[in-house]
Amino acid sequence: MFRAQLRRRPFAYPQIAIRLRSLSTETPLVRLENATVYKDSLQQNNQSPLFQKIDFTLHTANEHWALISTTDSSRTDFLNVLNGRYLATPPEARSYPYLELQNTTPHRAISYIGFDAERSGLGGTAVKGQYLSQRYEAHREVDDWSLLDYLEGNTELNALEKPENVKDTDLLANIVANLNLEPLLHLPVSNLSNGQTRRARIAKALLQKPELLLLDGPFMGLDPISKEHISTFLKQMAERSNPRIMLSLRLGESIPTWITHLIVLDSETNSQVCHSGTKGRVWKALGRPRGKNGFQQSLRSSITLESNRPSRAKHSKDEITSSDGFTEKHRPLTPGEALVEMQGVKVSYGASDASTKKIVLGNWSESVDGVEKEGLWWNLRRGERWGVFGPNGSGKTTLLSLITSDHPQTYSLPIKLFGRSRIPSPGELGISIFELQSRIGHSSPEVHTYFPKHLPIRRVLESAWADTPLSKPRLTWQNDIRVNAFLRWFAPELSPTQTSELQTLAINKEKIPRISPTMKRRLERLQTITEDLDWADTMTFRDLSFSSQRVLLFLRALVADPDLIILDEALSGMDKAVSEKCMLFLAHGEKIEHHYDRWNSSGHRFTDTLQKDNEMVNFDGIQDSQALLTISHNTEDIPGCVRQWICLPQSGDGKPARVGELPGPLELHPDSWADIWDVPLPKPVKPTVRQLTASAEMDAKARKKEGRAKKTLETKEA
Ligand SMILES: Nc1ncnc2c1ncn2[C@@H]1O[C@H](COP(=O)(O)OP(=O)(O)OP(=O)(O)O)[C@@H](O)[C@H]1O
Repeated sequence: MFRAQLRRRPFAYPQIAIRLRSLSTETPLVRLENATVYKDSLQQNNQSPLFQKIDFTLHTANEHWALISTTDSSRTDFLNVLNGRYLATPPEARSYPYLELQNTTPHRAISYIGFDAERSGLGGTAVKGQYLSQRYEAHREVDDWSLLDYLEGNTELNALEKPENVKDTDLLANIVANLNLEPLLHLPVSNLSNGQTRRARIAKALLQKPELLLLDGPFMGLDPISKEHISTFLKQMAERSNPRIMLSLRLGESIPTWITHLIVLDSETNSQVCHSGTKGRVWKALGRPRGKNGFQQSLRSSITLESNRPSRAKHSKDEITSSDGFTEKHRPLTPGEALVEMQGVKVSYGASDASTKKIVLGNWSESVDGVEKEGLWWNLRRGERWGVFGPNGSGKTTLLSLITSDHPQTYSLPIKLFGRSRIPSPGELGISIFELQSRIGHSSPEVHTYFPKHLPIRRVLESAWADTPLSKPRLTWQNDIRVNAFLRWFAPELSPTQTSELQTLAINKEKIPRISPTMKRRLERLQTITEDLDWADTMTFRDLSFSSQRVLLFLRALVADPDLIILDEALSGMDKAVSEKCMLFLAHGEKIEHHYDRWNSSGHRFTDTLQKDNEMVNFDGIQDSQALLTISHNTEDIPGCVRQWICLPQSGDGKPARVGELPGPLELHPDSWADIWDVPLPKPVKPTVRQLTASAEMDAKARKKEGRAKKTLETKEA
């Protein structure tokens, strides 16, 4: 027996050698073969799967992937499937051959970074139970770690529990320098701005030295310059396969030029892969988009880096309008009285100690009526629509927190809100926080993070008439009608279990020439369910998806007709079609219906007859008497009515804030984006048609070669 084994050895060794050689170059890192994925075993029994019959292979070398889909949740779910989460069936459908060879697990070798509110803060180190204004308090909590502590892993109260992973000081220095985190290392993590927090989370993940880094929407909320900088850094990492990178992008976001491979989820179901392979192959597969297929057009233009603005703008009665229905002719309103007056505002921290004093807003002098004055001088009037811009960390959120009075320095700085100061002066009462709350509607990532999650959906909207989210709202009959109108209009987004089914059926109804009686009954039943608003009392804020939570907070900012609406990155994290619907609602309320056949260029239609006939319109958009402030790093999220802008300088560079006016909706004037930033924004190098075709051909050859290699291996193994 032993001899027989020996005799067999010479044949056995070469076989293993061949196998090892092919494993080292061609072994997939992640392989999904005909995989159907459920959230958990409970869902497997009761509901439809997250993904159906997915085939996808992520190799170890020279592949830099981007995942594209129309909904944020499907992208997050797909990355989580690669990360080893959820239930894949059959069990062998998901495998990690390369990791098995390395004797490691997906849990250790794959890092996922998502940026939604549940996961925001730095890896669970954000202090729980904080309230919004606490971010700006001067004192430090014992457990409020510095950024350096966070990166080095010194966040355990028990020093012996310090993780082993951060020993590589060279790597730490390299990452800190490349992500421009050096000036922030000694700041408490709770003081970091949104963009800074995002960079810190990327740094932390890179320090774990994963084999694969999954970045879910990494450029969301980053200013255009940081975006370019971080993209270049990720490119360098990806090219060294240290780590390999897969990122998820919104449809329409331009795909970084260094991305070599794309995986695209089907735009209607979002549960199947419709394209996968090299950029060239996907581009070729898309072919010439026929008719008005906006999905294909949008995808093609993101690959070739052409602006898809003209295709988003709509033509109505021979006039080009922005996607929220504003024409070139739409003129700014005549401004009314000042709602916010800033007369030389300077926000600083560490004022008692000159060596640590840091001025984060207003560290400049500017000419006011011909006289040079210190700090920020800026007024916001009734009827005005402003965009607030500036690099990450330039003080945009700080500026807004002075207006909402979440910042303690609102009391001491020369600021007037609605004509009054926060503290009383001789002969004048100060404005109370409760009056401010009732006159300002505010949605921002910070409000999202700190909002009480247990409130039912209806209560979230009603809280717009309360002193605080948890106190009793002052409700009237009209308020009730308004809340119902908002809930009904946004039922498809806020009551997803009922209405995603409704949407699917509605989409299919148009495709199926004769709708079956059963389907018709189901459709009718679902429509009545949407009419009935009981779900808004039973479902809570927590039950909603991230995108729907954002919708609800956006509506809360509008529902009580406040004098001032503040939308700080309010639409980021919403699915594209949903954010378009919100923009349309802000502009026209219930006068214009948004259509989910959004890939058709007639994406919305005017229903003014509805208003005239039966007075069903309860909300007809932002009023002339209201003012609007928006902050976004994404041009698509700037409402078409915004005409004025202020761009804050990078803190510490001494230049004053710049202000300007837009000639029309920003969407119709893309060049104004560079004016706002006052820098020639980097123009990405477009891949030429020849390059894309060559890459598609190379991909075809590579796939043929791969197929041949696989066959040889199988024959040898057999
Ligand atoms: N308590 C504090 N002490 C020192 N610095 C602070 C404190 N709180 C905030 N900062 C700093 O103030 C600056 C402005 O932050 P802010 O959040 O206003 O920026 P932002 O323009 O909104 O950025 P982003 O676009 O990333 O959201 C940041 O550099 C931040 O680190």
